[in-house]
Amino acid sequence: MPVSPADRTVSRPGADGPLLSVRDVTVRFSGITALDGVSFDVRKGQIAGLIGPNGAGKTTLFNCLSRLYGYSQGSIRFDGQALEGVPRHGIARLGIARTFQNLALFSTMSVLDNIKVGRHARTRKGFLANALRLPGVGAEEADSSRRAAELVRFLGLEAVADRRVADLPFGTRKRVELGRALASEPTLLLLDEPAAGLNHEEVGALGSLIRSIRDQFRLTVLLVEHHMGLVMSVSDQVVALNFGRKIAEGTPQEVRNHPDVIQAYLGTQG
Ligand SMILES: Nc1ncnc2c1ncn2[C@@H]1O[C@H](COP(=O)(O)OP(=O)(O)OP(=O)(O)O)[C@@H](O)[C@H]1O
Repeated sequence: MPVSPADRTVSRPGADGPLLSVRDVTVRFSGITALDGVSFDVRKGQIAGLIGPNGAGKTTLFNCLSRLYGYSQGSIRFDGQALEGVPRHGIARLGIARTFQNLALFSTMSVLDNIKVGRHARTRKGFLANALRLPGVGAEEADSSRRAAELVRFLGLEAVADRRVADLPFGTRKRVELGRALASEPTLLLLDEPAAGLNHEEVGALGSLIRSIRDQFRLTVLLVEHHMGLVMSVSDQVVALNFGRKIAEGTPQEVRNHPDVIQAYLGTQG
């Protein structure tokens, strides 16, 4: 059975503009400028890759997008709305979901229950109403279970749906985390090093999975990735950072051949 994509409202304030617009964002930590006037756009439906050597500022940018970090300068607009006014807990409901480098799962819970946790951003009744079984909870719970089961099938996790996450291999856990993020029905999916810790075969499958997620769920993807083969093959657009500054932006081909990008990566070797 196909996964039902989230209902997408056609007419929104930012309908004709980029989905994500990062403008002149600067983040400083006592003495370190982690991001220095970074600007770029991501259009709806694109897969955008964010690359750069260690310490370039990629995770800091992701943390700004998830409102984990504030910024001393600049602005970020998501679908036409300024993120600065959105509290951290409002990000998922707005339509932004992310995965983490070190996985953010409940290891003693089952695969299915972890994915259902991601539904909370889309349920109206909330955790307390669910716990107390208040009226209306049953229908919402049934819908959450159905959608979680669809995601389990989409991600090929049927055989382990009832297993504890802690007992599963790392690559499988990463797919569970993807399911948790997708369960909140995002319009923007932030993937933080999705290839890290995966074997060669798993990385190959991941590229096709990211594309099919974009197509099936009609969403936009921004991924931070060190695995150049993956990021260059899957991305429509690549942004390169170094020492907190944007040094290149364009198609994978353009960025791969940019002298500042070549220099940034050569400078990190040996
Ligand atoms: N919470 C923090 N406190 C102080 N400095 C920080 C903090 N977070 C990041 N930094 C610094 O900001 C700079 C950018 O770090 P960031 O983690 O964003 O880089 P990155 O591109 O994600 O690197 P990596 O690829 O190694 O994950 C680094 O110099 C880092 O040490």
